[in-house]
Amino acid sequence: MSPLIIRGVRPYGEGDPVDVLVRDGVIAAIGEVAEEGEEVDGAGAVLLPGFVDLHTHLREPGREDTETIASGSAAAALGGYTAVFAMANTNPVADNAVVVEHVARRGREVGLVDVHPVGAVTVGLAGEKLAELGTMAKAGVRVFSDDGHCVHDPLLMRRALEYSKALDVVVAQHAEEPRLTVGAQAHEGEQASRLGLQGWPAAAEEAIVARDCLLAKQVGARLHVCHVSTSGTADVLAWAKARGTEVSAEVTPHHLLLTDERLATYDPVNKVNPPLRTAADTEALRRALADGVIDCVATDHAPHAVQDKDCEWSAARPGMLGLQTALSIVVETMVNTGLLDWRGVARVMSERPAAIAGLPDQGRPIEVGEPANLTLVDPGARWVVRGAEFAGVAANTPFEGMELPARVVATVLRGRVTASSGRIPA
Ligand SMILES: NC(=O)N[C@@H](CC(=O)O)C(=O)O
Ligand SMILES: [Zn+2]
Ligand SMILES: [Zn+2]
Repeated sequence: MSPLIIRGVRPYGEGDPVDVLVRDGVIAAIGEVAEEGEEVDGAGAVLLPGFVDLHTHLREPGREDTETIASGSAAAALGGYTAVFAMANTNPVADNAVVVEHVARRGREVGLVDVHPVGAVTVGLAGEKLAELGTMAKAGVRVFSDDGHCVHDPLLMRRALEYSKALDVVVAQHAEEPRLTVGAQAHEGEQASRLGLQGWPAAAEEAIVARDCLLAKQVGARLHVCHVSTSGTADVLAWAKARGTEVSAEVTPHHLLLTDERLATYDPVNKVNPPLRTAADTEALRRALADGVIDCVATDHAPHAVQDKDCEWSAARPGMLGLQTALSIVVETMVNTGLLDWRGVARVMSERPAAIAGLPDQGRPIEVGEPANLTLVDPGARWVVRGAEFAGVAANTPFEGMELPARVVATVLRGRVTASSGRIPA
């Protein structure tokens, strides 16, 4: 592999532009580089460690009509990601070594982003019997989740945490007490009442997060909370962390920006689980992310077919695209509001998620000798979201038509350019 020279970038948005020399996938020099090789024109871009998404739905196997590992990997690279965790709610479910090994192999073949399969906690995501966590862990699985469903049986959750501790992996919980969300269609509050939509109460999330924090503390295991959506959950997390619970949490870009005010049009593009909440919640989530109560941003990228979104509200599937808009939404809600600087963006988009999943070669400092997993961001760019222009078949972005700040100009995976100027290099 010939060396790669990234010209004129500002690591973490600090100082004067420098060149970065990458040799054999590793950062070999930072400063003025005379060497020749493949060149990337940084044009003063902010240089960050490659983003890591702990929560992506790639839909393969089973729903390749909505996303494949190839199309999802392209979306990830274009969004600045160098590693993604592919959720287990595929068909067949990733609840055994055969399926997780298939997902990992396809990810390697595509080669645009490190695809880490998430293993299911329970067989078939049915919440009745633990899946073979040990065999999947041996196959390389580091994160287990029944995402889409909550592991609601407290005894089963306790057992999963006990196994995860022994295996040194992490359980990621979709926190939703199912008895409280039967038939739920929208955040339980004024807006849902006005629109005649059945409510999804904040307590259905908060009760499970509180319970799981208690269980994790008791067992001495690590717990990760998926897509935190309420201010009450942030309070529970702050309390649990203060008493020494090993709990981490993620928030999605859409829960940082959007509220249930958007539901007035009944457009199912705004339907997601957990539901869009109130402005007070988005405010609290932003503050919790800035303070480290919420550790990181995860997209919950959830592609859906047109027929599953272009229908009446109650029949539509929940979920939104996220990979190609995440950075811009984080800049809009966290950087442009003064809540995070670029070091903070590196922390919530790369360093913390890599640490939570235990990835040794991602989320690393931009220093000589470190793996060249990098993202270049143009902080001054503005662009208009067009779902039809995204990689992949699905176009269910709630940000359609919005003008957003900042753009990923290039992504580098172990010294190889995986995205450049909005394109996947041939
Ligand atoms: N977030 C969603 O609304 N949907 C996800 C499942 C999930 O993350 O719970 C999906 O798989 O479509
Ligand atoms: Zn979920
Ligand atoms: Zn999800």
